[in-house]
Parts: sequence; C-alpha cells; structure tokens
Amino acid sequence: MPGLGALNARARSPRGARSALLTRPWLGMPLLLLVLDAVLSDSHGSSSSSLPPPMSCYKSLIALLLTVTTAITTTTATTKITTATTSAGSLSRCLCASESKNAKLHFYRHIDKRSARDLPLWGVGGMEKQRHSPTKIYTRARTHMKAERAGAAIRKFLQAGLQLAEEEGRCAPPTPRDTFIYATSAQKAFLGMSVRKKTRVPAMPARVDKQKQQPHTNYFVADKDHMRLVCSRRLIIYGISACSGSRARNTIWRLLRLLLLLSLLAVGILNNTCIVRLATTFAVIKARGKKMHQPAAFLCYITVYTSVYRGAASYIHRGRVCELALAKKTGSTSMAEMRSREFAIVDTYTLLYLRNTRRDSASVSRVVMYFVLCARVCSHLLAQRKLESSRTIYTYACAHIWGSCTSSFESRRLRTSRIVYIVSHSSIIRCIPQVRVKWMGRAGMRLSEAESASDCILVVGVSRPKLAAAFLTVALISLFLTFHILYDSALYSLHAAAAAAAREAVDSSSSSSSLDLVVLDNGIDDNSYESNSIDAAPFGTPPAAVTPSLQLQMAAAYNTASPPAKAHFPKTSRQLPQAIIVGVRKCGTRALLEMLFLHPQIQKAAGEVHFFDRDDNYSKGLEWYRKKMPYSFKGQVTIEKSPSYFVTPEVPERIFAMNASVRLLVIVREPVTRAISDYAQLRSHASSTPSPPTSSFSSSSSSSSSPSMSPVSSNNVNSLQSPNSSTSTSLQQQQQQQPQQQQQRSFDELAIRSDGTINESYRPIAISIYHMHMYRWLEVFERRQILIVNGDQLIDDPVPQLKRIESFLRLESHIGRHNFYFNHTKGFYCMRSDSEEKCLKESKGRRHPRVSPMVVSKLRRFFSEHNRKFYDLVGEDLGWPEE
Ligand SMILES: Nc1ncnc2c1ncn2[C@@H]1O[C@H](COP(=O)(O)OS(=O)(=O)O)[C@@H](OP(=O)(O)O)[C@H]1O
Repeated sequence: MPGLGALNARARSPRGARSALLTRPWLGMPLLLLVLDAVLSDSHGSSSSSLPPPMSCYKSLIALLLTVTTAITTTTATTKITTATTSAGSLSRCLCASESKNAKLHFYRHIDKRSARDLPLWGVGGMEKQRHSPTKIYTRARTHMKAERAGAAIRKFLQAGLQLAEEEGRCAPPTPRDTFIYATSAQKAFLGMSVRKKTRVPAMPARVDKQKQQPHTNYFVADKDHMRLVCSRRLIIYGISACSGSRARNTIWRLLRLLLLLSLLAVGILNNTCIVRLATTFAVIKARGKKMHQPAAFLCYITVYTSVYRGAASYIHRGRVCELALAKKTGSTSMAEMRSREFAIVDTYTLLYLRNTRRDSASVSRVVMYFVLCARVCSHLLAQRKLESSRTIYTYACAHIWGSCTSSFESRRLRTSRIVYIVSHSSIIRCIPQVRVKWMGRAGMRLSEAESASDCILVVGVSRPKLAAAFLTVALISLFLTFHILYDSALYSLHAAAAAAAREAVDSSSSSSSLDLVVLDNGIDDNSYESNSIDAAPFGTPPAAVTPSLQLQMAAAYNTASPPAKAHFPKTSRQLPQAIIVGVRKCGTRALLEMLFLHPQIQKAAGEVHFFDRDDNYSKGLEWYRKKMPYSFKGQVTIEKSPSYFVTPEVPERIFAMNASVRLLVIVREPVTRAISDYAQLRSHASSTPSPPTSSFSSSSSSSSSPSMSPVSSNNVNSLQSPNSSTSTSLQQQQQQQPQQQQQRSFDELAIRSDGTINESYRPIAISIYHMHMYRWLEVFERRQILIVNGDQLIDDPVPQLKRIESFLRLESHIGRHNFYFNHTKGFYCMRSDSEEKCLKESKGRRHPRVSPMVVSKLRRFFSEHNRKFYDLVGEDLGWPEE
C-alpha cells in the first residue's frame, strides 16, 4: 500500500505541509477558485458514494462562502462610498445649521450621523424634532412601510425641514423654493419620483413632482452634479442616504470582521509571513474602525496599506490636524489654550485625497463647492465676531486644485469640459468681505515661526470612491487568504482526525484473535464458497488496503514511530470498476449491489451506467466511464451494475478490452419468475408512458413468423438488449411498441402463442433463456472470473450469497446477519448499517400479476431444457423446478 509510506513520511513533516499551505496561490478571487475547482474536479468532484464528500465539495462551499462574503463586503464598501459622495450634503447641512442656530462649528470635526443627530439641522428636514437621521427614516421606511406611505413620510419630513428653514429666515432659498433631493435612483423611485438623468448644467433638472400643499415649493431630483449648484443658487439639499444599511447586515459584517480578526491573528502567529501580518493589521484596524469616524478610519486603512500618509491619517482620525497646525502657527504650545480659541474646521476627512486627486472636472468642481461653503462659514464666523476679518484663512489643498480654484475666482467662472459652474468671485467676496483665502502648502502644517498667526484654518477636500476600491481589493485579498488558510487548516485537521480514527480501528483490530488472520490470509482456499475464485492478484489496485496483515503493519508503524504531529488521510480517486454486475435483469441486481455496498471495502456507482451496451456511451471512451465511478480509496473495490450487459452481444468483448481480469457477477433467478417480474415491470412502465403516435409492430405472441421453440435466433438475442441500446434498431421499435400494445395484454397471452407454443421471441422469455447469453461471456472470460449468484436465495437469505461474493472478490468477511432484518410489510429483507435502515424502493418487489398455473408449468417445462444447458455451462445446478 503506497499510501502507508507516504502517510508516515508526510506525517513526520507537518512543517512541510504547513508551509505548503502558504505557498498556495491566493492571487485569484473566490470565483477563480470556483473555476479552478471545476477544472480540477476530475479527481475530486462530488460523488454519490458513501465516502465523505470529496475535498472539492468543501472547497466549493468555502468558495461560495467567500463569494457571499465578497458580496457583503462590496455592499458595505459601496455604502462607504456613498457616504463619501454624499459628504457634500453633510457640509451643506452643517452650513445651514451654523447659519440658523449659531452652532459652534468646531463641534463639527466629525460630520457624521451621530453628531448630526444632536444638531438642530433644518437642512435635512427637522432633524432635531424627529431625532432621526434621514438615513434612519429612510431605512425604517423601506423596511416597515409600503412604498407610498414611506414616500409620503419622507416628503413630510422634508416639508418639516422647509418649514423650519422658513421660520429661521436664514439661508432661505429664493421663492419659489427649489428643493433638490439628492438620493440614489432606488430611493428616488421609492419616493415616487421618476428619475431624470441630468445632462447639462446649468439647465435645471426636470420638475417631477409638485407639492400641492406647498405651491411655492418645487421638488427636483438632483444628481451629484446638481450638488455643485447648491451654494451658487442657494438651494437646499436633502441628503437621503441608505449608507448605514440594515441592522442585520451590520451585524453580519461585524461578525465577519471578528472572525477575520481572530482567524488572522491565529494564523498570523503560526505563519510569520508579511501577507498574514498585513491582513492581521488590516483586521485590527478594521475592528478598531468602528470606534473611529468612518471616513477617517477608512482613510486610515488605506494609509496603512500605502504607508504614505500614515502620520496625516492618524492626525485626521484623532481630529486634531487643524488644531495642531493652528497651534504651531500661532506659536502656542498649549492645547488647552488653543481650544479656547475659536476656529473652524469644515471638513477633514478628505485631506489625503487632495494629495492624490487628479485635476479633473469632477474633483475640481467639488473643491470649488467646498470653498464656497468654507467661505460662507467664514462669513458666519465673521458675523459672530469669532473671526477677525483681518486674519488670513489658510486652506490646505494641493497646488493644482488650489490653482484651479483661485483661477476660477479670478476669472469668476470656472469652465471645464463638462460643466460650467456659476461660482462667482463676487459672491464669495460678499460672504467673506475682508478675509483673504490663501493656499497653505503642506509645509504650512508644520511649525513655522515666520508665519503670522491665524484664527481659522479650513481644511477642505473631496473624497472619491477610488480609494474605496483600493480598500476593497485589500479586503478581498485578505478575506480570500483567510478563508483559504482556514479551509486548508480545517482539511488538515480532518485528515488528522480521520487518520487517528483509522489508527484506533487498527489498534482494536490488531488485538483481535489471530485466528481471523489465518482464515483471511488463506482466504479463498479455506472458503467453502470459493469454487470460482481467482488465485492471481485480482484487481488493478492491490486489495490489501485494510487486510489485517497490512493493518498490523500500519499499527506497528504507528506504534513504533514517535506519534506524528500531523497525519494525512489517503486520497480518494475514481477507479474503473474491478467488478461488474452484468445481469440478469429482474433477478435482484439492485438488491445485490446495495447489499454489497454494506461492505466498507466496496464502492458502488450510482445508477446504471450503460457504458458497454450503448454505442453512444461507449464512444465517449473509458475516461467518461471512469468519471461515472464513485470515489474510492486505494484497495477498495468499485462495482457498477447494468443488467442489460448480460444480453448485449458486444459487451463481453468490450469489458474484456477494458480489464481482462475484471470480476463479473451474474445473478440469476428461476426463469419463469424472472420473466413474470420482467413483464410486471414492462407493464408498469407502459402504463406510465404516453402512447407513441404510430405502431407497426405485430405482436410477437400472435406473429406466426416468430421463431419456434428451439434455439433462440441471433435476431432474438439482438433484440434483447437494453431498451435504450443504440446498437439495435429493432430494439427501438420494440421499445416503442411493446409497452403500448403488448403490455395491455396478459402475460399468459404474451408468453404463449395462440397455437399453444411458447413465444420465445417475447423479450421476458428470451432473456430468461440464460445459456443463450451466458455462452458468449464464457467465450471471452474464464469461468473463474464469473460468479453465478442465486437471486432466489438472495431473496430468501442474502447472507450466504454475500459471503460467497466477499470471497470471490477477495474481501475480508464483513457483511453478516446483523446487516439485515426481514420487513414483513415489504416481504423482503431490508438492510441495516450503523447509521440507517434501508429497504429497496417500491419498484423492487412489485406485486406480480396473476399467471395461470398451467402457463407457469408449461413455461417451466420449456425452460427445463434451457436450464440444464445453463447448469452445464456454469458447472452449477441451481435446482430450479421443472414443472
Ligand atoms: N431485498 C430485496 N428487496 C426488494 N427486492 C428484492 C430484494 N432482493 C431481491 N429482490 C428482487 O429484485 C428484483 C428486481 O431486480 P433488479 O433489481 O435486478 O431489477 S432491474 O433489472 O434493475 O430493474 C425484484 O423483483 P420483483 O419482485 O419482480 O419486483 C425483487 O424480487
């Protein structure tokens, strides 16, 4: 058994195995894994056998899990992106709030939902009153309300905001008020608004819904581009976002994160690789992320991986970047003192983006908008005398963006390829009459004694989904790696457990009596059933996998060697059958196969393969056939059954060509009973088959041209093949014709012609003339390769027949009486294994039609001669009745 050496060798080198885990390719995505799996599933696909599901099943499951995880991750990341892109809405809300309620802007370091909830923002529709963020309202509406009601609720919510705005009298939009609703298309649809794609700005978006209750208010659906119009046109933005997602999704995400963290930490300890460390770092940060302001944390992840702006990111996530900068610029070292000063931070979380942003229309326009907003904030601060007008406002942005902004201010109009923004310099100047806005380079963030003090630093910027994509990639790779490693570890443990179990079994069996060993070692010779046994090594693979001698070797190996840290389970593969039940139809082939399957060393093919008797299957080649076989361990015997092999002339040669030493099982039953059983089956099938359109068949029973009693013609033999065989045309005719016409007739009519002779061309009769088929097998195979199983005895008492077969297959005796119990309802023996009790299905053991005793005895007399020929051929007398 080659597996033994390999087993021990591998068991002794767990380190090698473990390192193999890490050298596995992990560059692909889960789907790639699935594809690979499918390609490689040749030797590890699923099987209908009783073996534990092959590895690829686990792998597929893991891959599926990964895909689901990926989907969740993607969704989460997408919502983060949405959060980022709706930041403009947050800013405008902040702005309005500051103007309406004199809110202290330095509270707004983190413009997130939590802080927003506590602020008296009218810009999002009376948030203070309702104590709910629009996200929450939307989510709740989506979850709990019908679309219309939810739409109405949100409209009401928006109107409340408008009302509040009116009361405040600040930041009030011109009349008629134009309200822009910034929402995803799904949300807009939800609101009952048709979504019009915005193409050109400044053309106003189409008006889609007029509120009758508030005739002066026009509701428009704004897309991202419209957001940029907000300030210049003094419109109101309502940000409705579903960023937060459902509670369930958040919980799942949290759990996944925890799982990821724990697993990566565990694996990271074992495997000191930078990949794992990286992933672990990611997990730790991700886990911590929930405590941080989302976008800042988000930037932090990116920073960790790019390692470019680490310092800046940490400043940001602490929300102190401006404070520090200001402290340095004013020469103050005391933070407490700094906090007592008034200054504004409009937005911090997109600082890093500014370093990377391209000079494209979208980012520039967004920055312009931010500046406008900043300007308004400054104006507000000036009005409150919290900012000295003589002071300089520093903004931190990369040079080219700043260049765009200033040039736009100067030219009063920023024109890009796509959009013209009406951002006039005068409007800004109106807002901040005496405040100069200057760009402060990165160096400005550091201590510079020469610089004059400043009261206000505006850190502005934009964020883009691009960064999120990077994050997502890292997340996916980490997830993939994690699950891959987890999967490997799980398999590893499974193997070890299985090997340990095998070892236990070996230990216990080695302590059993030595008599067993003697009997088994001499197996065939000592077995009284073994008249047909083959003495040479029978199968393509050594049958010794679990023979006691080998078990002892294994046990010895286990016992002498120091206990291995890890062990490997032998691999499974699909083997061509070493034994085939070739027939005979209706003699108990299924029962035989299922009963043999009780033996742990036997694996059975699912269904009937019909490889050798059907030309279309045979032409697919042996590889196709092999793939139809179940997975088996080395040393196990693979068996398939296709009863029509017995009567198909080409089959013996074909099987021989595959494996000259194959073992064949022919199960036979008293021919008349078999014929009646066959008839019962045909009739049952006929009743469930729709009738063919035409039929030119002339009943064989009434056909005067039918062959006479004496030897069945070769024509008849050909016509006996499986109904599905493609080797015979007459057979197909028979297939179509028999069920409909013949099977409406009684067995008596079909089996006995009107002239009283036996209709031996009638298929059920012809198949029962066993010697006519058997001789073809004996022309090809040696007698000792074929075991004749008595099907009647298998019904009455299966165990002796099975013992014969165990011997014939050179298998350890395993199946015994404990494996069977008689089921009185079914009238047959049913099987019992450790795990279950099982009877054959209803089509096995059908009620036979009533056949007149005269016909039975007539048939028996007819068959007696054929039976004797069969006995002579096989050298066994089966003792079937002759009357
Ligand atoms: N344990 C047990 N349970 C049920 N049936 C049993 C069993 N042992 C043998 N048999 C007999 O098997 C007969 C069906 O034979 P096959 O399985 O070879 O039929 S088939 O050719 O595959 O259709 C079937 O024939 P019918 O009785 O005519 O249905 C049974 O008699």
